[in-house]
Amino acid sequence: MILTGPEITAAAHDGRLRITPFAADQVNPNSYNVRLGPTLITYTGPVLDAHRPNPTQETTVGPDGHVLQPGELYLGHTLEEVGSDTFVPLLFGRSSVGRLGLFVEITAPIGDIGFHGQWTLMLTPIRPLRVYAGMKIGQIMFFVSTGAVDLYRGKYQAATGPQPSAYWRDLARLQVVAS
Ligand SMILES: O=c1ccn([C@H]2C[C@H](O)[C@@H](COP(=O)(O)OP(=O)(O)OP(=O)(O)O)O2)c(=O)[nH]1
Repeated sequence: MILTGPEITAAAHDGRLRITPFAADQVNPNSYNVRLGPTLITYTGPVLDAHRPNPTQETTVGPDGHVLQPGELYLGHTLEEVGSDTFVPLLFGRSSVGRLGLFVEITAPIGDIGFHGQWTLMLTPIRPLRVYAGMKIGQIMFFVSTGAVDLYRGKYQAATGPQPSAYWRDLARLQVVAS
């Protein structure tokens, strides 16, 4: 079951959902629009290494926006902190943004019950596209869960701003378990 707009509003007010800041005009019939935050990061190395932290550089989106280039991966973030200890969140692009050829997530739309923080957006455009901080870029749906709940305690908990891949931390944990 998916939360309707009115139920999203009710849950944001009674604490089953945490959306900070919350604005009534971002509620859709069955999702909540999230806005693009001002910070973008890109990886600077010619080859990304899944087993190691990768160097990044940061850009701040100014009042005139920032042009995203095809072929580049930009990690952005939501202005809102969104999470729930009750519902399963899923992040998608907005249709109006997809119609401009922009992907806002790549292969990983699923949020965990218990994650709270700003969401990292994986931005890549089909064509050069000027984006603006504060634009309503994506939407999050909330699903009712069933079964016992084991709250998220993962690598990206309490994220503020875009988070580069911490896949390498999985290896460090495996090595500790193996030793
Ligand atoms: O596009 C997305 C998708 C998810 N998340 C957040 C919410 C989610 O709860 C958390 C972790 O996502 P996931 O479980 O897919 O990441 P992982 O690579 O498996 O890391 P972990 O081991 O921390 O679960 O990241 C984002 O910020 N952006």
